[in-house]
Amino acid sequence: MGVALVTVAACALVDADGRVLLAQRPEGKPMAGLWEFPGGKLEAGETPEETLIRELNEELGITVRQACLAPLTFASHAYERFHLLMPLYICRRWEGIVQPMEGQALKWAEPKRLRDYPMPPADEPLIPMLIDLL
Ligand SMILES: Nc1nc2c([nH]c(=O)n2[C@H]2C[C@H](O)[C@@H](COP(=O)(O)OP(=O)(O)OP(=O)(O)O)O2)c(=O)[nH]1
Repeated sequence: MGVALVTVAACALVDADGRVLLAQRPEGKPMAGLWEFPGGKLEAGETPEETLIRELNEELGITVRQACLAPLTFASHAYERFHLLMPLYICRRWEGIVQPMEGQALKWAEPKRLRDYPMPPADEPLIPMLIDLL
């Protein structure tokens, strides 16, 4: 019994002005239009850090070193079809320019403005933590 546990690694990229990068989920996917932290599902055999390094390169065109990924907090949320366990890392240093490699909308959001962006329900408890930290 029980539901599948899905592990998703996500990252709060923080720029020099303390703003956080959000990416809009594209049309056609579950929760389309909501704003999320870049990242994605772990593939077989991957560590969360490996997943993030891969996803940040695929989605944003940047190169992130493992040493620049610091664990911040996590989300644990019961969606109807699965239980999401999502470690959230913070990263302030990367190589390259952030670009929407998959055509997704991107926004650098001031922490105090994070609530203006509708996010998946799993993310909501993370917002106060980011506001406190940044
Ligand atoms: N990347 C990311 N995913 C999140 C966040 N919050 C949240 O609930 N999720 C969920 C949405 C998805 O169910 C899952 C991430 O999966 P994904 O983006 O790799 O895959 P997907 O559902 O878009 O589509 P697919 O690859 O299964 O086709 O985690 C977040 O802040 N960032």
